[in-house]
Amino acid sequence: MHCLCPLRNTLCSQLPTSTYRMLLQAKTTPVTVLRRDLTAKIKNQKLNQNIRRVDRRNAAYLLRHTTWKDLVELYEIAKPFRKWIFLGTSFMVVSSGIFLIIPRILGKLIDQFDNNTKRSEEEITMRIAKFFKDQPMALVGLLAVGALATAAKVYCLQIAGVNIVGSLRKAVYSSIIRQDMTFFDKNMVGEIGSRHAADTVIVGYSVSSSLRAGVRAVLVGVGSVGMMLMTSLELSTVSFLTAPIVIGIFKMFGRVQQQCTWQLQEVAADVNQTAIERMANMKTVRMLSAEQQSIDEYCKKGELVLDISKTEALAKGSLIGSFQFTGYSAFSSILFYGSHLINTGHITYGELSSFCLYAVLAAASLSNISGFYNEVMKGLGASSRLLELKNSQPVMNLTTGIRKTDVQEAIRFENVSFAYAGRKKTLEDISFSIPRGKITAVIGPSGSGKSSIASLMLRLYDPADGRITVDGVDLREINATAWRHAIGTVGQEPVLFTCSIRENILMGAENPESISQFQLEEAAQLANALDFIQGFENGFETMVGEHGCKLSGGQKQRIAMARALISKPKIMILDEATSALDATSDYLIRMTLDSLLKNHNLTVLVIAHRLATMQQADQVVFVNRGRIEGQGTFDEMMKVQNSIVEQEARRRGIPMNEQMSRVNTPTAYGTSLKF
Ligand SMILES: Nc1ncnc2c1ncn2[C@@H]1O[C@H](COP(=O)(O)OP(=O)(O)OP(=O)(O)O)[C@@H](O)[C@H]1O
Repeated sequence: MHCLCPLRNTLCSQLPTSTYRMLLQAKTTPVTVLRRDLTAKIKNQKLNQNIRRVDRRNAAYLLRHTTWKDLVELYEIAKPFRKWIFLGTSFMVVSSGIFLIIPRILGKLIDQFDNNTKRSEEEITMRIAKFFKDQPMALVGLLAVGALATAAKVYCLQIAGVNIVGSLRKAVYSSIIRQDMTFFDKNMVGEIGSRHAADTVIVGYSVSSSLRAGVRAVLVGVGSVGMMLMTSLELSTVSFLTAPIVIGIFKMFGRVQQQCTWQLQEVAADVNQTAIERMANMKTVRMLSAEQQSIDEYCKKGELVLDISKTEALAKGSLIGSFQFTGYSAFSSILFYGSHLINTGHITYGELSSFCLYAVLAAASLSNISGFYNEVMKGLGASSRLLELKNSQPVMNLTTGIRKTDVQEAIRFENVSFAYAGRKKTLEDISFSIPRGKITAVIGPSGSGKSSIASLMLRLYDPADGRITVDGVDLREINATAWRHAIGTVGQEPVLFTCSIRENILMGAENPESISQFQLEEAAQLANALDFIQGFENGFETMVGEHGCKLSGGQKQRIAMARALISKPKIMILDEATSALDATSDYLIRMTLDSLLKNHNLTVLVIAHRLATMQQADQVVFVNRGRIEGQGTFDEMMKVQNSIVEQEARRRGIPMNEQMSRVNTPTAYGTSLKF
């Protein structure tokens, strides 16, 4: 206990007054109190309240501890690069061996120059020392070989590390991209992205640098301890007396530091998510004048990072300080006791010098091992999360099933019910058909479930009850990838990717390489986009900016339409696809669709808000609160007294006859029905 007093005083001076008082009054050991205090600090309420965590009940992407299975899996990922690992380890053995033998030889060299020392010429190291005494350049050569082996080791292990992390990153990204939509509903995309990026960097660092330094530290540590024992048993005993203290200190502060690291990873991911989201939606932030609010939110979370970092820094500082204190105490004892052993003739000057060098090597290795342990723990934690993502199996298999790329009769919703994860039912027992070669318009108030019907038809989700069939075949048995390729889709808010117009349009093609310039221009022409694309200086190579921010809403929608048409789909889903277009462009696209319908037997599901769209449709399905409340032709729907269509038209004071006569002219397409 006495030996801990200086340590206690040093540490107490760095702690908050309350903790200091606790330590002074404590009946328990200061070590226990300090650990309890630090652990409580990082678990405090503020932290838990402020981190926007992944919803643990629903999330598929959880923080968990590493298992043996993870280690085996990491080994499997590393296996293809075992050649590099083997080479690197071999170079490491060579370099560590050389640098381990050097202190012994140097010690013996000292004894070679000391005329008072009795020399045993039989000993191999003495003979080597004699050789180096005669050939000093050979010693330089040996050191150069050691340095070359170190360089080769770093190179090989670095290459292995980069490859392993690259494979892991690819596997995880492929898995994320293949997840069901439910996965993305449950998890925050920004957080997954940030974790994916941060975790791979941590694993990369662990695998390349930490593992290399750690293995070397273990090799050198074990080697130096062995050499210390060989050099002097008495001095070794004195040195090893400090071992329990070092282990105790490491256990105490190391654990706190590790907990802080975990917490920091969580908070940092959350801070990143907030920053990325705000920066990606800068226009909205400006419009809402939410700059200060965004900065405040960011700073509040940043403070949390600071809080935890302070605790981590305290633990780290205490760890290093304590190591330094014990290290210097042990070293002084070695020198004192060593001098005594020289005086009594038990060891030589050379042996004391070698022993001191080995003790320094052993201490440095111990310190590296502790760092290595922390880094590897961090890396394992990060890799377990990545492996969880990698192994997360989507319920929906994208590539198996019957290949269906067209409809012969009809797509049928048969008593379909559906709910998003954690929500009440969005659709309840709906049944209707979408006949081949016809336009089916789905109408209804906002939030009634229209887009959800489109999502189910695309098989982004599967129904909870009932089924959707294509010519009698359950959609669950159909190859999802082929089916989606057969459908041209233009969503409510067309999403463009940060690349050129050409790349955006080709994104819709099954085999982009096979698409000619003529086909590209044809699709753009059909979508009424060719003129404005050719008007740009770089034509199809024009970069659209992040999420298409360099284009107008209507231009984005027309490119999205060209993307939907590039594969000449037999089925189309238009979710208010023309809402951002002016009346003329809207009219032209409708005419295009009309001609496509006539010439190619297109089967269309359109989510309609405009009277013109409904009038163009062969049948109109009215959805309200997730149920179908009416279906028929447009005329039939208009005839139904008090139907939503009729009510709305009346509310706007639009005379029925006039409206019906105008709907097929460009000007009429500006008229929209908002529910
Ligand atoms: N990914 C989702 N996760 C959870 N709930 C969702 C999700 N998408 C939609 N919802 C909910 O499902 C309901 C139906 O939404 P949907 O988008 O199908 O309505 P909509 O009729 O297309 O509305 P609008 O006309 O406003 O686009 C809404 O209550 C909505 O909040």
